[in-house]
Amino acid sequence: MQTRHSTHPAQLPGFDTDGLRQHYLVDDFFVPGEIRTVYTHEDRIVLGGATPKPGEPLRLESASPLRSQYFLERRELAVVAIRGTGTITVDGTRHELGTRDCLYVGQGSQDVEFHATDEDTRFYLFSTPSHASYPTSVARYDEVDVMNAGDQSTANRREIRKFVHADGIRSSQLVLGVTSLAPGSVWNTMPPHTHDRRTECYLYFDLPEDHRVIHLCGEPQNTRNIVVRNEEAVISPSWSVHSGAGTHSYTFVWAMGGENQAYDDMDQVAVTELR
Ligand SMILES: O=C(O)C(=O)C[C@H](O)C(=O)CO
Ligand SMILES: [Zn+2]
Repeated sequence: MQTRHSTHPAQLPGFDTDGLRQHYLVDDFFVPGEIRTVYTHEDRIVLGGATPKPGEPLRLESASPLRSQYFLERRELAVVAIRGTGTITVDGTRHELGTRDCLYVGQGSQDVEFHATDEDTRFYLFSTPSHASYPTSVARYDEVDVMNAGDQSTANRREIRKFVHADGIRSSQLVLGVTSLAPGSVWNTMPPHTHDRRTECYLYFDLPEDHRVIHLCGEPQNTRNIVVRNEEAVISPSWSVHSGAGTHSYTFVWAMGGENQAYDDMDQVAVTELR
């Protein structure tokens, strides 16, 4: 488990390209046969990738930054199958996940194992501290409500699906969903926002290998950008905008941890205020 420390908003504009990437970009966490995780001190979120090979399940183990006997002793977890399909067993109960489905695993679950059905199955993991146990449950991509946003004329037509939130799968603090851009649309979250009470991470996927997303970060009046490839994530501290334009349409998992779970508790930023 890699550790990332928190940064002050005044530091971000001073980072060069490598500095921005070291602090905020999470790459290469999908490695066949491995579970790779990153612990960020921003709201103590753990994000990661589990890439089991068919017939060789992977078990989620605790790690020294957690100082716990098992991973979910004081945490909750959401898992999204971003490629392929598979099964996750939680304390012996099997949960089948189709592509883009989400499994929420409640605090106190001791034994979590990832099984791949396909050669290229990839599970994205997002975990926050939790001091209450909520039931483990699955949300199906095709069954949750769809929020339509944006317009083709501004190249930001997209579908927002909320999986773990106040009116969906209940959790202690974790909030998570998936947003999918319509063909020909490239902008997410524009106009952008911050939310002072939550850290958010975006994991971009379904982006062709020869395309990139230019992800905007930093305080609204002092932005920088990070060039992101398929299946890479960006950590956005509470003071940072998190928005991006792709050279192609794409899908992303957005996930948050922090003070509240109110999706609309956002500080909106007008396009004209950005610098
Ligand atoms: O495309 C969007 O707009 C989003 O998906 C926004 C995220 O849901 C978000 O940033 C929630 O805070
Ligand atoms: Zn947000």
